[in-house]
Amino acid sequence: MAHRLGANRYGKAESRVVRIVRDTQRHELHDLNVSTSLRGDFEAAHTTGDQAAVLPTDTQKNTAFAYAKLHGVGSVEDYALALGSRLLDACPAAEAAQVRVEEYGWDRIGDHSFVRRGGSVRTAVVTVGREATHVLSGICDLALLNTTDSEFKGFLKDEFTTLAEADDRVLATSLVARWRHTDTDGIDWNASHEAVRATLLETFAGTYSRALQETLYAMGCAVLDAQPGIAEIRFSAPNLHHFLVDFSGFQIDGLSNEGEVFVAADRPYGLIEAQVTRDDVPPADEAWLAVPGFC
Ligand SMILES: O=c1[nH]c(=O)c2[nH]c(=O)[nH]c2[nH]1
Repeated sequence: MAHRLGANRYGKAESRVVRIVRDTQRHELHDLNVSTSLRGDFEAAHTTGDQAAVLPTDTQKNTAFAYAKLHGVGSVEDYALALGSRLLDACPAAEAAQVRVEEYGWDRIGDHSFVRRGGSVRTAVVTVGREATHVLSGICDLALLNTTDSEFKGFLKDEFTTLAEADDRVLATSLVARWRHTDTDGIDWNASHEAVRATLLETFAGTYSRALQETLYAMGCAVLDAQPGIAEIRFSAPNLHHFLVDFSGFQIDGLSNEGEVFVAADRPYGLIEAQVTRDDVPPADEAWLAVPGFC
């Protein structure tokens, strides 16, 4: 039976390109999901195995990261136009290069601190018992990112440790937090929740971090300090790693990466969980029975 190759295209999907502009104290952040695809005469790659015309998907991905630096991301349209033109130039067999970009919006909460736009969800778990009633208020999917003022060093090392000490890294998390109220009467729940959220953001932005553990503890202490009616707060915080992209192998003079272009890894992630409690309030394990996981 005769066969022939029909429609085809190929590229690299979903490169998580994070571009930080740090020319001044007030950093800018662009958080992109970039997919590239080439179509054209790639018949031989399929039918004879000859890859001479194929610009590797790995190169397409590298170009996406390099263009975040070389061209910048003033707008995703401009960036995609520049990247698409480059890919078409670099691959003579291509008839067209398609670049798809999704940009995740972040709102500024400080010079180098951001909260993901529109993402977070407010939660409540109420347990009405015969002896006592408990209210856990909370928030989840609260994505926060600091472009600087975060280090991680001085950690325990063994034969399997390869992690380099970091003096200046991106710190990002998608926070789950729940906090328990001591009382349930006469509370303005909306105002209380808004105030906790504001304290969490302000403390994340304002704390120099030597580890996500230290940042969480600072956030917990700040909430308990600000609201005497809160007995304890628990956090579950993925450490969403951002790896500096290594431009040193590219044959382009002077292309440096001074903390400007990162790949955002979705997994694996560190998972940092902690509880901060007020000394003088008894625990209430029954309040947490319905809550799966750490919080
Ligand atoms: O803030 C951090 N805490 C850790 O425990 C840890 N472990 C790691 O590899 N990176 C980090 N970062």
